[in-house]
Amino acid sequence: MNASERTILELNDISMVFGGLRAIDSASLSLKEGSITALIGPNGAGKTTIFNCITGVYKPTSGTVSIDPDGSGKKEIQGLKPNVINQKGLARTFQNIRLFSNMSVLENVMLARHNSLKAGVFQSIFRTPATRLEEEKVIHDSYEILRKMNLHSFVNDAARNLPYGAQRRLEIARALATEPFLLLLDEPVAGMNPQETKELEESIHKIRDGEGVSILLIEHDMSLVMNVSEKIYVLDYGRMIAEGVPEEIKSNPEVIKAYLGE
Ligand SMILES: Nc1ncnc2c1ncn2[C@@H]1O[C@H](COP(=O)(O)OP(=O)(O)OP(=O)(O)O)[C@@H](O)[C@H]1O
Repeated sequence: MNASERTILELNDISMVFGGLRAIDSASLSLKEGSITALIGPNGAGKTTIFNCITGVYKPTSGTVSIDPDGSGKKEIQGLKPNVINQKGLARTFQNIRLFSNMSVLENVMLARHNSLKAGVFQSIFRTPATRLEEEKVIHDSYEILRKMNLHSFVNDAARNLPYGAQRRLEIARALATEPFLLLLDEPVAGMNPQETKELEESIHKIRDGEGVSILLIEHDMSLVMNVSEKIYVLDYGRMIAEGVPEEIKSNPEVIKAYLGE
């Protein structure tokens, strides 16, 4: 599936100030439906802060974050709580692995999936037939997600016993369990060996092509960025210094200077 022309996420002149530090300085960005986009830049450029502004960890000091998942019109989401933003269809992973390490792989995905459960407290306590049906569906859906992420052979293993690359894929599986229209991946291949990186590259394509989920990723591994991205944004000292297709970014003098001057 190729990217459509419809914009699903728009950052308009976002700034984020921490005390005296302007971590993000009037940055703008827009994502098309069905696209794979990368956000790159030297260490400390402000990439994770942008993710935090999109996903509700921070409320930007100024500027707007808007979404339009279904074409019904733009809605501003800046300042909403992370769980509310997740319910609106934005899911993310973090730089450091965040799993329930003593729980099984299946339980990790089921817990994330339960976020979208309709049953209330009453039904859960008294286990009505509707609750039981819903639980069966959660198990079924969780298996499906694990199969798609090539994790089905690990379902009953404790998350902590998985190889590193599989743990990172499990984090993505947990994010997918919330049925996002947009998945934000913060350095998904950091610390991976070449084989694990290759597998993750395949997963990224599968998620977009098979599930129709758009992807925004932060990544320092330039070969992955150039292989998967249709569009790249470059951040330096909180400012968006370039945007374009991989070929344009590779030969952009400002981008080369930002990296070499690091
Ligand atoms: N909560 C905070 N309080 C103060 N300063 C912060 C906070 N969060 C981030 N910063 C600062 O904002 C700047 C941007 O940090 P950020 O983590 O967004 O960069 P990054 O591009 O993701 O870096 P890296 O590639 O190293 O992960 C840095 O100078 C950082 O120290």
